[in-house]
Amino acid sequence: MSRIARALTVAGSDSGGGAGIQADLKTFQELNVYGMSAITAVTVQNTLGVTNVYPLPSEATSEQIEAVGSDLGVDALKTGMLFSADIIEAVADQIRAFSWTQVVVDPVMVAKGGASLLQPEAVRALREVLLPLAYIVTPNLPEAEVLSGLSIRTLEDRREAAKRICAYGARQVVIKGGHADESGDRIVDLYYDGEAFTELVGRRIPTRHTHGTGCTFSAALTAELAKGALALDAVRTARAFIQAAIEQGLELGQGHGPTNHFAYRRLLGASR
Ligand SMILES: Nc1ncnc2c1ncn2[C@@H]1O[C@H](COP(=O)(O)OP(=O)(O)O)[C@@H](O)[C@H]1O
Ligand SMILES: Cc1ncc(COP(=O)(O)OP(=O)(O)O)c(N)n1
Repeated sequence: MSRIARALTVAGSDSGGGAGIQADLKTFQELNVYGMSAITAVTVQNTLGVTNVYPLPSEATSEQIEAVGSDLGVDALKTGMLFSADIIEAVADQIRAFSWTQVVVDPVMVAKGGASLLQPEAVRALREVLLPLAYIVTPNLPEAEVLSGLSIRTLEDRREAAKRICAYGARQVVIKGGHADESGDRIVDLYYDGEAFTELVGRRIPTRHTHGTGCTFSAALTAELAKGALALDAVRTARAFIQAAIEQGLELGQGHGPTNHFAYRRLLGASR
């Protein structure tokens, strides 16, 4: 029997289960990948927002990574909410120590409700310490603006931002389009591999239940890389996974509800 693919998420806990560690592990499981976690912070959170953040000491995150890396093994890993420069440095040290290359960096900064999930002074560490270790980085539009230092209005601005982000050392970038022109009926995620651009165009679903879309997208991408997919194929599967998860929403909670992590598997089952 061939060994199951293994993925690690280094991220914060979302008590509401729609984003963070919980979304990542659900997504890994749905894509037949063995999931592991190193928690960076505990958030008190539901669909109405984040009411408190309890960061762990950076040693706690570092030791969790060491524990799983030295025993179970990791085929691909993703980072989500890292909160502080200390935690970013500790995560980067472990990535280098294990010589991991399949690294997806989701540069989580602010939750949809507006709560800050990254200290402002940690942006420099994210850009200068973690981006050079990233195989793929997956900013949303506001995060791409912070990382690139550009104000992004047009598709051409996105292309320039992608180039600047890759110039920090990330091998590839996907600038997600969820925050653009929310009245429109299409969404463009822009993929750049350091040489060429690919636009992934999808149908925008009119819903408020989009909590954790970025976490779920980057977790699906990580799971596919863990299984050996090529980068652009992994991005396409991640797009299909999040599209299904939003389309078949669960209608939970009073605010921005979670997506449906079961939906993609059911869709595949139905098409067989
Ligand atoms: N309303 C929507 N309909 C379809 N896809 C969406 C919608 N909102 C976000 N997405 C997709 O979800 C993923 C995450 O996008 P985005 O919301 O921009 O990230 P984040 O959650 O990090 O802010 C992207 O692939 C994007 O295209
Ligand atoms: C613990 C935790 N991590 C990350 C996020 C942000 O998740 P994201 O996928 O960007 O979705 P929104 O929260 O922006 O809807 C989070 N909220 N909590």
